Amino acid sequence: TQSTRPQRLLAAVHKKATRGNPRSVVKAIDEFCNQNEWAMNVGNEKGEILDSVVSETNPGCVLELGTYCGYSTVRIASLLPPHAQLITLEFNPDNAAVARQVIAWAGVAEKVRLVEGESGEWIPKMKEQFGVKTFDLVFLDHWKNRYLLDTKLMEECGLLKKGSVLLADNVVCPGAPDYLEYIRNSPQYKSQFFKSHLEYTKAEDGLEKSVFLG
Ligand SMILES: Oc1cc(-c2ccc(F)cc2)cc2cncnc12
Ligand SMILES: [Mg+2]
Repeated sequence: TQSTRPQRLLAAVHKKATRGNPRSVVKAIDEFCNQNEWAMNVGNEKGEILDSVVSETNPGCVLELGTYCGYSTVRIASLLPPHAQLITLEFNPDNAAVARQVIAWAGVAEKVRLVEGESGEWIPKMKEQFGVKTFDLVFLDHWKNRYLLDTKLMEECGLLKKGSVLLADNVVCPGAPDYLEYIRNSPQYKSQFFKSHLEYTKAEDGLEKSVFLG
């Protein structure tokens, strides 16, 4: 049977990356996507912005919405302080299966909890199921029509505290206009746009960083 793109990406990780070395996993995926097949990982240009936000936030508890193959999961987890935890939600079981193996190969599995399912279903369960109080950092990288819904849901569930950081991918391409409209006009957030490019292309894109003011 024909392999899928995530499976081919995983094969490239097994072939080119060193087990236990997160940076080599990130490099192997970026090489695969630049030289072989485009895939919707955040990529290296936006990834460096992600890295800087993670490092300056120094989060103890992180939520990632949209795991895909685990590229940004590995980037984030590799920068977390000891005992910090990253919960990542993925609704596509085939993508989740690949991501689990990418995360394991990178050697960051003990920092990561991959949950298969819908963000709308799991966000209300975060406190009871995973003992989460609030998230220090949320990386939004799933379906763009869920960004606003899930942000409001996190507010309602008391999952954000003063200083919590939301970082949203693809706010230009494919775009999340309703999310940008809300977050940039809300007195409860201080937002900043980081202009960049769509992963592995010259197309315009960017990340929106928003700090919850409580
Ligand atoms: O980073 C991303 C990029 C694209 C995407 C696809 C096709 C295209 F033409 C342009 C952009 C889709 C995404 C879906 N979820 C999360 N991240 C994504
Ligand atoms: Mg994305």
